Amino acid sequence: MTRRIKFTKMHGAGNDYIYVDTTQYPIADPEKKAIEWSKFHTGIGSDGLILIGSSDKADFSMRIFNADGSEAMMCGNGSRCVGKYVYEYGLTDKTEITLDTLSGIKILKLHVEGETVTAVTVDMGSPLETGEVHWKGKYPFQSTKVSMGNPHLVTFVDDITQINLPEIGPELENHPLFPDRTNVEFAQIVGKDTIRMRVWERGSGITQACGTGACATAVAAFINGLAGRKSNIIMDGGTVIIEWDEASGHILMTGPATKVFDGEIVEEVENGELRVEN
Ligand SMILES: N[C@H](CCC[C@H](N)C(=O)O)C(=O)O
Repeated sequence: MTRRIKFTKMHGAGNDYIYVDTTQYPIADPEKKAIEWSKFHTGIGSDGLILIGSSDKADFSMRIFNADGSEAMMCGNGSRCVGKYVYEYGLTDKTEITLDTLSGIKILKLHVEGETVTAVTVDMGSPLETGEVHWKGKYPFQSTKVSMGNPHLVTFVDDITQINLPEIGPELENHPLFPDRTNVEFAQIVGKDTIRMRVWERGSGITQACGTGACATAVAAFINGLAGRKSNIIMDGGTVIIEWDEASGHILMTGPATKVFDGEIVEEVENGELRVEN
């Protein structure tokens, strides 16, 4: 017997996920599916899987699973794409929606042109700066730990092109200092309130962008006196604008959300073999 699951591939500044509306296509084993479907040669190919669902506390819910199957508390780029999805697929006509996540309820403001959501501003809530890490010679830099619901380690360097991210990324992601592992950002100040950032994501490796990582980078820059409360974070796949609102203490993230294609997974239930028909 086969089961058809419709999905939509979307990305926020190049950070791409597979989106499934679980009110129509429930997913019983998301950890396993995230691993299987995220693979580039035998699956769909993505940074992970995002499940859109209902909630009794908000307009919608979001769960995010990294490419290694681990579930994260929050996904900044993913939340913007969820906002785009629910509006453009007719699940809501509201341009301000609430999203229930493991990191609390987030408020999304959709920027609409005609029928298209071109960008989304997400109130990411308050960051939690969880201390400095002085690597004492092991590495020639110090880092700032920032939680956006999920953990981030932000390190400012003079020349980001000198950072061997494929080597140092997994080392820091899995360092014993971080019992839940961590996302790893390296950043360089390239202008007034303008920061170039690259990321090694917990559970996904190098991605084109990281929304919560951009928030963490902006927070760390402000705390370290390297930028103001509003900064542009330039990542491999695109730029997001981060503002740390003084009055509320909340972080506002504004950035793009892009649909790539709709697809359908035909899952052979008996032998679990995946056939993808786009
Ligand atoms: N890898 C992250 C989850 C995805 C976050 C990122 N893609 C974003 O846009 O915030 C973690 O395990 O905490």
